[in-house]
Amino acid sequence: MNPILVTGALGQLGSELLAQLGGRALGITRAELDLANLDSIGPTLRRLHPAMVINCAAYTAVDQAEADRETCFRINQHAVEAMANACNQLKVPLVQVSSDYVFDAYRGCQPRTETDAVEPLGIYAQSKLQGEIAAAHADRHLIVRTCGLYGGGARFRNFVETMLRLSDIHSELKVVNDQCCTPSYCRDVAAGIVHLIDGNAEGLVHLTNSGSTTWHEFAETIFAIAGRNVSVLPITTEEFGAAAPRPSYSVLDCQRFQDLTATPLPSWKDALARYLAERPAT
Ligand SMILES: NC(=O)C1=CN([C@@H]2O[C@H](COP(=O)(O)OP(=O)(O)OC[C@H]3O[C@@H](n4cnc5c(N)ncnc54)[C@H](OP(=O)(O)O)[C@@H]3O)[C@@H](O)[C@H]2O)C=CC1
Ligand SMILES: Cc1cn([C@H]2C[C@H](O)[C@@H](COP(=O)(O)OP(=O)(O)O[C@H]3O[C@@H](C)C(=O)[C@@H](O)[C@H]3O)O2)c(=O)[nH]c1=O
Repeated sequence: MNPILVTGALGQLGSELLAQLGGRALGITRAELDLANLDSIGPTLRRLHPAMVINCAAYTAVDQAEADRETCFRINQHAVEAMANACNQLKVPLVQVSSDYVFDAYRGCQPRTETDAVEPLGIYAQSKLQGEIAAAHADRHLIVRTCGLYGGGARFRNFVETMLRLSDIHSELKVVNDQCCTPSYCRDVAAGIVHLIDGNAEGLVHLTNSGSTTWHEFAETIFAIAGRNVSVLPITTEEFGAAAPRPSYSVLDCQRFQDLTATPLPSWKDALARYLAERPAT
């Protein structure tokens, strides 16, 4: 049986998926296939001839992307186009991981479904939407939108690890209270993706932990569970002043995932508590 090829093998989600897929999968790193080198993608995939490609590689530096549009689109759109072409030649499915950031500054509070209109605000977000469109050119494709990933310990850059690191040196932090979403544990999201591919799911699927929160409440919950005495001051997105715009409400409706797998993901609080209990220190 040919292996499932997982790109972004050293990333947060890719490394977790590889751990869960075990001997069924083969990971590929940037050193083995630099996606910026678009001409190398087809030949590499044809040589490896996987049974499926799961693309967990991406340009994920949301603020940096605002000043580095070309690289961001090369990795998040054009490399996916090359993967979709190669998958069609090999007649194998492509699984593309996408983001809640394809949604806009919608002011309501109704979780976003797969059929809701998208309007990505920043460069990273726009590139991820183009990546979805590129992946949809694969004859067999699964596009999984998720949100606010964390996992894997201090070696990864994510909101939970940033908060823990900052709390080592500050007793007071300022965190935005006007962006609502569902930060999600890579371990749960990877398990969800395995469930979906094992059920031959196709099309677009939203997949996050359940419930919703703001980054401010999420930060307070991190410190409460971790037993750290940190004061978290609520601020606005405007006050924080990040380079990239972000959606004010990007909670994903995961009903389709539940219908496909009959297994909803645990709540964001349960997931966070498990992560903080089991995270490697390094
Ligand atoms: N992080 C998040 O909060 C969210 C992420 N997503 C999406 O989920 C997916 C996985 O994200 P996550 O695991 O968090 O991301 P990470 O940033 O942890 O991992 C991304 C991986 O992509 C690899 N990569 C970047 N550029 C290249 C390149 N030129 N050639 C080959 N590989 C490259 C990186 O390689 P290297 O290790 O060498 O840097 C890294 O292993 C992505 O599609 C992302 O857009 C969706 C929603 C939320
Ligand atoms: C570190 C920090 C961040 N923030 C804000 C900035 C931002 O609006 C929000 C989240 O911060 P981050 O920079 O960790 O999040 P960001 O990199 O925007 O996270 C995203 O990653 C990409 C790849 C995705 O696809 C998204 O789903 C998403 O969750 O918190 C504060 O308010 N205070 C702080 O001290």
